[in-house]
Amino acid sequence: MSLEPTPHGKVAVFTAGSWGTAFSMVLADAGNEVAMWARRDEVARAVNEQHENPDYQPGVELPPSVSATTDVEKALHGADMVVLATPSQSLRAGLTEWAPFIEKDAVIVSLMKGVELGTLERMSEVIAQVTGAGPERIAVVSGPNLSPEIARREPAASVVACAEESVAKLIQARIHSPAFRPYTSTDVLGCELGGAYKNVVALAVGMAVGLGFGDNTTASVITRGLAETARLATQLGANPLTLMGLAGLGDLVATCSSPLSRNRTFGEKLGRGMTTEEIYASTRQVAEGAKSCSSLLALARSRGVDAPIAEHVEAVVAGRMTAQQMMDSFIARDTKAEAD
Ligand SMILES: NC(=O)C1=CN([C@@H]2O[C@H](COP(=O)(O)OP(=O)(O)OC[C@H]3O[C@@H](n4cnc5c(N)ncnc54)[C@H](O)[C@@H]3O)[C@@H](O)[C@H]2O)C=CC1
Ligand SMILES: O=C(CO)COP(=O)(O)O
Repeated sequence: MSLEPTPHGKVAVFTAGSWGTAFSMVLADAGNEVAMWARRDEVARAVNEQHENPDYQPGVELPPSVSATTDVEKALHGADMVVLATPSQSLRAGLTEWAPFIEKDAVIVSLMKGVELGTLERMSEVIAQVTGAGPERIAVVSGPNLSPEIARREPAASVVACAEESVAKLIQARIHSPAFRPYTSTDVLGCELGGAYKNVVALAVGMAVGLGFGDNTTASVITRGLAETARLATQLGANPLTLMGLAGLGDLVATCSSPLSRNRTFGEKLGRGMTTEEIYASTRQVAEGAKSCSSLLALARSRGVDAPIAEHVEAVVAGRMTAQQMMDSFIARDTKAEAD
């Protein structure tokens, strides 16, 4: 089986969380038949019987071509595209169970924005290892795509990146819906780094907001966050222009500006004095930056890249520093040229 150029094929989506559900709507609106895999039977039943996922996109009516199942084999049977949207730290374990049922030659698309703890691997690298798929079968979709807005079909753009440009174009055709405009790229690494790093920057911005600071502070953190992201990503081989695009600056602005962002909200709660444990207890949804700050910091250190935002965010999340101490420390750092 190889990827159909027309949007009439079947797409399997793992799993039925906030983004998996909203992206299933994009896929359905673009003409695909979508099978979401859900961990819990009540979620699958609600999707099939009420056309709603009340846990993750409450009040949103799902198109009839979106169904859900808890049966891995059934979800994957006949799917020429497999979309992965789990928390990054859970991907390896989940995919190990799903991989044997993925159709030969199916294209695997990551929607995830994190870096694995311990291995420091990006999601496309984990996918390659677990499934044995080559780079021509692995793609990433990343951009300013807050799922509640996508689920309301508000217009948005994104990037679909694959090392093999012709495959990126096929996926682009399969996910281009009336409200969702994908651009292609071959810079998988740049898109993944942009997506993961913006979550860490959003935590820092959220902390500034939680402390009561205004737009000068947040704009300063966002801009220095972009510089930090670009420094590491280009050191690892990304195209610097990717970081200025939708998967870099675009997503950074959306996430850092929006109260809908789980990462910014997590940071805001830290800024207001809640502990990491209290915040985890207050939400069921993932804030990837709270974990990826550690892996991105380790990645930066392994490459000798200066990463003060990741370093400070990691310290606040780990409880070794307060948000106020982080802001004080940012200002007090040794002064330098902006371009350094
Ligand atoms: N929600 C959003 O607006 C966007 C999210 N993303 C990224 O998509 C990825 C998924 O995020 P969301 O859907 O928002 O998260 P979520 O927290 O809303 O949903 C996570 C989903 O993964 C499942 N899950 C949790 N632990 C699991 C495990 N151990 N094994 C298998 N499945 C598990 C949950 O049941 C749920 O269906 C993240 O990397 C996030 O950064 C990217 C763009 C937009
Ligand atoms: O990646 C996102 C928007 O593009 C979603 O951000 P949060 O995970 O912070 O909600």
